[in-house]
Amino acid sequence: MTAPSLSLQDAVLTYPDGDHTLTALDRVSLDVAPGELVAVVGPSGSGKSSLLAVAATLRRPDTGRVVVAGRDTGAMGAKERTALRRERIGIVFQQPNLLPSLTAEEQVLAVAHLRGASVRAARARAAELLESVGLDAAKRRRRPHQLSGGERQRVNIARALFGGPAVLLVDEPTSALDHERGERVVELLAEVTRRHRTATVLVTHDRGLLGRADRVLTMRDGRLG
Ligand SMILES: Nc1ncnc2c1ncn2[C@@H]1O[C@H](COP(=O)(O)OP(=O)(O)OP(=O)(O)O)[C@@H](O)[C@H]1O
Repeated sequence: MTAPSLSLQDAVLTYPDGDHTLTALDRVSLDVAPGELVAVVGPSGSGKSSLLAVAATLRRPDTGRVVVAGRDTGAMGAKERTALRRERIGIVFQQPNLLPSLTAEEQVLAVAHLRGASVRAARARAAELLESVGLDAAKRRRRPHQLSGGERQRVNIARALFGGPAVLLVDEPTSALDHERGERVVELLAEVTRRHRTATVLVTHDRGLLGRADRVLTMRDGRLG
């Protein structure tokens, strides 16, 4: 079997809760292979966002291991973790969080700039990625308010793919979209996962969108099954 690009092993995450602690992740284990799309569903408060935060190395688990692209993140310092996140992990949040004054192409180029890529190479790559998520040359020159919700989410996905991430983490990408647009975004995520060989974890409330996932897991009270 191919080595997983993302591996959570017995991850436990707790939050302080008055006199008690609240267990948001209760010994969660999950392996995701390159090119695999795993959907995670579950009721509100069951721990889905906590799972993504730990997988994204934004939160350290209390105990357990998080291995990204073969590298154990437990022993890493903050700087090393940030570099790993930037280089190997793409994150797509619920709301696209685009900068209002920038065109679609510039949103992707802004990420390129942060990574120190050459302008010419970055332009070509941005155009190619935006094309691959279905935005033609005219749309690439538009600002967020001139794009539909689905198109904005496509820009968001292209931006997350810029660095060639091994792991793609997606939180409720369809919450602001109607069912049909939501379906198309999930279809796109499935395509992107195959084409870019990302290990993709998609959190969603919408069970109707799960047909494209390779596996569907349910989170309940911090447990994944
Ligand atoms: N920063 C925090 N401090 C304390 N408790 C928290 C914190 N973040 C989340 N929690 C609690 O941890 C549990 C899991 O929350 P989480 O956000 O992971 O659930 P979720 O499944 O993503 O929910 P939703 O579908 O509503 O977004 C919940 O009981 C929540 O109240």
